[in-house]
Amino acid sequence: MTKHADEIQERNYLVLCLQAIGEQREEAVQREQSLQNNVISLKETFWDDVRINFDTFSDIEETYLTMKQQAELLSGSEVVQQHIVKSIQVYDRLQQSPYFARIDFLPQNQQEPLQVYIGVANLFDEKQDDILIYDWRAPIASMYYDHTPGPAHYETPTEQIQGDMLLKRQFIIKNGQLQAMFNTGLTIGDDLLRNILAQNADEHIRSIVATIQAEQNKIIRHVQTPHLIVEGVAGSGKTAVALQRIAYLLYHYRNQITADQIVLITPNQLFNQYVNAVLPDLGEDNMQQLTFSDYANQRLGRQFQLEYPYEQLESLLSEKDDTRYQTKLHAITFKASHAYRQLLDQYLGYLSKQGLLFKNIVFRGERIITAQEITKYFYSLDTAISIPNRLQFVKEWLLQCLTAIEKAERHKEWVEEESDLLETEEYTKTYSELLQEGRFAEDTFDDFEQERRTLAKQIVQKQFMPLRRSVTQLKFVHLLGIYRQFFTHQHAGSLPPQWEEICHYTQNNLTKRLIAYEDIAPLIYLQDKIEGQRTNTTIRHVLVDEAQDYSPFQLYVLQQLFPYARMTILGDGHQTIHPHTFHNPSLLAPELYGEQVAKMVLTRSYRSTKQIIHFTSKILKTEATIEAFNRNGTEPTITVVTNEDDLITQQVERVNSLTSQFDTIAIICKTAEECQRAYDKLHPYLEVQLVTSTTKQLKKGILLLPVYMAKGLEFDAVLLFNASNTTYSRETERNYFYTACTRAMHKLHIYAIDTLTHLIPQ
Ligand SMILES: Nc1ncnc2c1ncn2[C@@H]1O[C@H](COP(=O)(O)OP(=O)(O)OP(=O)(O)O)[C@@H](O)[C@H]1O
Repeated sequence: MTKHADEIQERNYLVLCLQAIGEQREEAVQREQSLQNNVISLKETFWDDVRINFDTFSDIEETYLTMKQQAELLSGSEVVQQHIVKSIQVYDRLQQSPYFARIDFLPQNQQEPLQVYIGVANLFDEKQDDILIYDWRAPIASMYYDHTPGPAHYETPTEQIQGDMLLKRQFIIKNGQLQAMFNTGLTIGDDLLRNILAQNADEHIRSIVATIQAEQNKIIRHVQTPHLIVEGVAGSGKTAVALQRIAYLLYHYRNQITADQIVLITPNQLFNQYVNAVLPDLGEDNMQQLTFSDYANQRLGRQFQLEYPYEQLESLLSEKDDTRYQTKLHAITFKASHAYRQLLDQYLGYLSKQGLLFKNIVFRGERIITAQEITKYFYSLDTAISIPNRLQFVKEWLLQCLTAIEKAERHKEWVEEESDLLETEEYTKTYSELLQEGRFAEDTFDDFEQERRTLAKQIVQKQFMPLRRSVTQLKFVHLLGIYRQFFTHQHAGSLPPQWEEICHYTQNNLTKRLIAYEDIAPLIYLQDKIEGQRTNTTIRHVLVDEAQDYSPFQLYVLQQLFPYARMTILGDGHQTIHPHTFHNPSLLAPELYGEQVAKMVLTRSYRSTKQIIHFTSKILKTEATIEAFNRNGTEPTITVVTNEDDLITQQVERVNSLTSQFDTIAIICKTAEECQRAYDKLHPYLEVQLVTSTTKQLKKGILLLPVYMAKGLEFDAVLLFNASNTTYSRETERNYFYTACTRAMHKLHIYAIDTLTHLIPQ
């Protein structure tokens, strides 16, 4: 067929699809309208069809049943209606761009090739009994990503289908118009990908559905093992792939899981906003997003002041004193280790027999049950029973004690005083309650006494309520005291040489009720072991992005929290910026997941130009296989100046020259402190947005941010504010520096005062 005839045929097919989409959309709109009317009328007539009769038991039963039927009818209609609304949104999306690719596939032993058009959703033509468009997640569509024309195959749930791919074609369709089409011999046409990657950065990461690469497709569709580790170099598409994978899982397990059963663990709120557009764009509901700090806050935030990861980083990165730096670093790394968890386990063994600390139970300033009494009761229980189970017995016992104390309390003077202070409203309420209970008979003579007793009971009950609630929530366990005691406890076995300093430093924090970031996971662990494991059993999949920045201890806490979840762990060992990962096994180590894990590696980087990738690869000391996608740009520049004024002048000039071409320019500093200083100097000349740890949304324009806030994100152009040898001097800062430089997509400009950091090889 000639090129022209081909194009005519494709235009006709597009018309056919658009027509079908239009018709099906119209039908859906009609159905939605009629359902909406139905729901409105059901709401209006809800009570008409319910016979309310409470005379006899069977009347009550019938009343309940008719109400239940009506409610079910109503909620059933609402569910269907929501479903149709979603399908209309899908049709809207398809009308814009129904498909992006076509493959012609001739299955073995068949005469006629199948024409498979691939888009973001399935489109079935009922009249022709034909599939007009295949969802990109359908098994057959996989060949588009995996094969070049020639022998090809795909997997169905039951078998492998072999055959020949006769054609592979890509389309650019915008607003329902065919703008370009080209046949491709490569896996996915490099030109198309190059064009996409050359575009300017967005506030959100985009869907990569039309250009998923074969190695990425394997990750997206991997369901063979419960757990999957993805180790990928900077810019290799880990985040993009994670989001496509979620969309795939929702399709593959569509009758088993919903979006709210999938959790993406992210580094911060800014990142949450960066990734939350892809799923809705693909017509799916968004997954849940959680940062480790969010979870820590839910668990411990009400009782303690928790350090945020960026606060820990700030304090370490700005530490000039080397001894203090080393102590902090040792404390952080040791507390993230397996050895530390073992030490806590030993301590828990000790606590099982002695040493558990409780709080006094105080009522109106008086100790009504002392900590010693609770301790005595706890250790009177059989030590064969686990600590959490024994605490349940203690809880029951305490509630009984409270009931007895509460009864005795009713006769105390304060109760009478309180009852004198009661408003008339309260009296009336009590009176009517007594009337309802039938306790005021006309011939009784102790009405006043009855009322007094009832009031006293109510007053005391109300005051005891918070106590009871606290006991039920096991607040009588002195968690902080128990953890603090750990640092004075005589531990058997080997301890790190710096243990004494670590104890001193930690106790200092704990006395101020400050839980350092490195203590959060251990404290949650300890709480679970003492009070009982808290779990979320509804979650089926957990994806951890930027996984290199979590400690094995944090992973353990997450695994315990989501016991029924399969895990996808995505990270890059060269971008570890959080100190608790130094000298600890990385989350990318398969040993942490038992035998049910697969590991895949991504070595090709798509974010940056070839020149930027070559430059940044040299920052890494170890030999890393980083393949650059073939996209050309200019060489990164290095500018060394003699003072800060020059630094500012040069950067203002540079930014001004970049703004005409690019949407997002990031000036990256080492710390928030440096950012603030830079902001003070720059903002008279540039309209710059200072991004801090509380920033929730990224705007286009000129941004000023510390490295740890930039992680996971990307910008058209990056300026390294001050890469001098005094700023980035420590070997432990190499990955941090590398992470900053790899945020650049098209341009990278590095500045330094006096001497350039030795982390850039000369
Ligand atoms: N197959 C693809 N098609 C189009 N764009 C892609 C593809 N793979 C990756 N990209 C783009 O490359 C850029 C980097 O992707 P992403 O942020 O997911 O990488 P990453 O591995 O998570 O990076 P980092 O670890 O450095 O944060 C993004 O703009 C993404 O859209």
